[in-house]
Amino acid sequence: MSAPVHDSDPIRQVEIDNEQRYVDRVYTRLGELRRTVAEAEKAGYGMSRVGTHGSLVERDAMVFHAARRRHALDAEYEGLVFGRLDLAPEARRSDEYSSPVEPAVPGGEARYIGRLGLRDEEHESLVVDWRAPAAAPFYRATPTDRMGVVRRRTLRSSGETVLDVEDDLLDPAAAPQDMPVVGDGALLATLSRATGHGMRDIVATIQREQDDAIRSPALGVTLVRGGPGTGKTAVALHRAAYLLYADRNRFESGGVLVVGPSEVFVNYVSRVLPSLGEETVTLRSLAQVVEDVTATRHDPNEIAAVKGSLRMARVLARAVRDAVPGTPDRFRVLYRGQLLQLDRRALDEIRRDLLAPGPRRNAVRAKAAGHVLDALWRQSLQLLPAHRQQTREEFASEIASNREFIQFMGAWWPLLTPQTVLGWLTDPKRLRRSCDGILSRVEIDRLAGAFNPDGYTVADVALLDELDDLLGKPPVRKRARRDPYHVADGIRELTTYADRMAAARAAATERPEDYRDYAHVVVDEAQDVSPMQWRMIGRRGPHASWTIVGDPAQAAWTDAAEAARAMEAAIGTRRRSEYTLTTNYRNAAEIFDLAAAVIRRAEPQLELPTAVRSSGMLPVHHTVAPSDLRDLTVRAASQVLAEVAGTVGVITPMEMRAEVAGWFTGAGDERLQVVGSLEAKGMEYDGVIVVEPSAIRDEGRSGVRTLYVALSRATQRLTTVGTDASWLPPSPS
Ligand SMILES: Nc1ncnc2c1ncn2[C@@H]1O[C@H](COP(=O)(O)OP(=O)(O)OP(=O)(O)O)[C@@H](O)[C@H]1O
Repeated sequence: MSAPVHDSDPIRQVEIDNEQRYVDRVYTRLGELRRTVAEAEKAGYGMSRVGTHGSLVERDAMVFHAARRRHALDAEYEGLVFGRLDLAPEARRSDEYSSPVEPAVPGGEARYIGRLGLRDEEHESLVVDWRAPAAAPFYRATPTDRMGVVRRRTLRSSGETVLDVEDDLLDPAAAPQDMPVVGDGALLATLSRATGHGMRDIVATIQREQDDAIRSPALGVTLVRGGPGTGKTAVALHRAAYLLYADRNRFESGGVLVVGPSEVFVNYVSRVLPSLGEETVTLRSLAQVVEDVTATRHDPNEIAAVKGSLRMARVLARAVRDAVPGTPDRFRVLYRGQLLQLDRRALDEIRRDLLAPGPRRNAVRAKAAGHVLDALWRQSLQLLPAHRQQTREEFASEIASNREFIQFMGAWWPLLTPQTVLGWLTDPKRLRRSCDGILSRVEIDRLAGAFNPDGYTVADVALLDELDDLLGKPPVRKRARRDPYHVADGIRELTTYADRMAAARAAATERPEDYRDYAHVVVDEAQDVSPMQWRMIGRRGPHASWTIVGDPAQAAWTDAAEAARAMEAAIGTRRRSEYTLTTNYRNAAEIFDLAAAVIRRAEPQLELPTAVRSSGMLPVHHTVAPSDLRDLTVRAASQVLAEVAGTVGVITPMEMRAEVAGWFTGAGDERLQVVGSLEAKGMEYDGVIVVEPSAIRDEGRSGVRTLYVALSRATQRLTTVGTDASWLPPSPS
């Protein structure tokens, strides 16, 4: 945590002290409100003793609202108040958001902005929630479109202590002579701070083009594009928080799902929403979208390309129609002295007929039994004399309870899991049967041996989800709904506040297992979502509104047209709003210049963002003999660790990740992380060492884009270590 600013600048110190007094007042009020809400919660529980149905419903509502409010007040609000606007007199329309302090502009208004809205006992506005329309000028005002803002002030705090203030003077003509203006603006001050293990929220310094996307209409589809470091992920997460504020009923009860590229990434961003007071968002990596499936491995690029292709949907639909391996190839039963039997051809025909309209195999199990009974009954009519024949119903009820029939049905038409059917594709003959005419011979050969039921890959997850859909669900028994305030059998009353709060929150966000109807779906790094993954994500939001953020120039997916078709199918024809972010806030210009030169050489037509700050430190390159690669990488990493205060990433070709991680075993610096090239998507480090850049460039057809991603992860220092320099663009002479 940075130290407070010392009073070498007396005006600044006076301003910090003034703001501290205001912030103290806000925290005192927060304490009072916490106590009031806790009282309300207690009173709500008291009502349960009355015991009528009506009072219990009222109690539930009261406890729920009180617990939620208390949760909002209890969240660890690092920097609860982070902004102040001083507005000109003409901008003042009502006192609704005016803070009870002396305005810096006579006749104008001071308005404080923070992570949640608070009013004092007189109902005057102490803090305006950053998401409220009244806070918008804090993000949207510029010197050319001032929105009445004379001075915008950003407060930097640690806990309840104000450390520093940074001002932007937007309207010098309207500022009184004696109005203090300190600092050079908050954005640059923020960007030069060290990177921690988790991503920071940007709530105090959201820029106007980002704010446009964050506050885009809640319904329909919001598409956000932008190059590396333009804040797409930050925008996606702040938008999730904004939507929950704008229409909490809809988005909290329906749920908001945020999908990111990898587990490393999900861990990296997982602190942002809680820091904004939002804990109800479901955050998943592409490998975690399907309940109960864990995938840790990545397929090699050429296999992932086949597994991710839309054609796999047809392959799997065919696989699901195939016979169960080892299934009985005939069925015989003795009925009234007559042998009835169905041979393989008859059984295959029944299976094909049943699955012809669509292979909902598990859903039509009962129907399959009915078809077998039909066929047997028709046979009985042909073989038995008229006086021994029965009606279809009589026949069916007799045979259906026959043990052999039950056993046969269990083997011939078992309940199938997606895992079982994917496992069938380990059999080369079956694989060929399912793929013939859909995939090329080369592609089929690639898939042979590429399915391993003992360990799924990230690409397999979407295939399992596809199979789940194709298999359909057998009818389920309904479970009785739990009383949300009931924690243990026989105990009606909850015991502790912690229980009550947890139960109330769970009640608001309770989702059935494998929930598939989110009200909003946010997809980050959308350029890397394969067509099959789009189908998987699309199933989670059939009625959802969407926010999709990505950068085509960073795409690892080679068939962009196919991925675009799959995305269109997932989001449907909902109304779209499109935004482009143009400023790179992450990389020092010296670092981004190199990344940009690498991608421009391959794709000169791309529009790239502009990096806003320069560090004066050029990237360093080492080209070494293979035998020196290890030593030099380790040395480069320790040098960069010594130079930066924050995290350091070592980015390797996917194939070398385990080996390179081994080089650092026992190195014991928690700031260092080794990631494969594909796992580096979306990540950020203060210092980066890219190992074997040429090998990353050669990782499949989109390798140069993956290298562009790797080279654009560092905020301050970039070092490359490789055994050849062919990737390095010629330096401009
Ligand atoms: N308005 C802002 N104020 C302060 N920091 C910002 C702002 N916008 C972005 N940043 C910072 O810039 C960095 C990059 O942001 P982010 O990761 O969201 O970019 P991105 O567009 O998703 O990048 P990429 O496509 O390369 O993964 C982060 O550290 C983020 O906190």
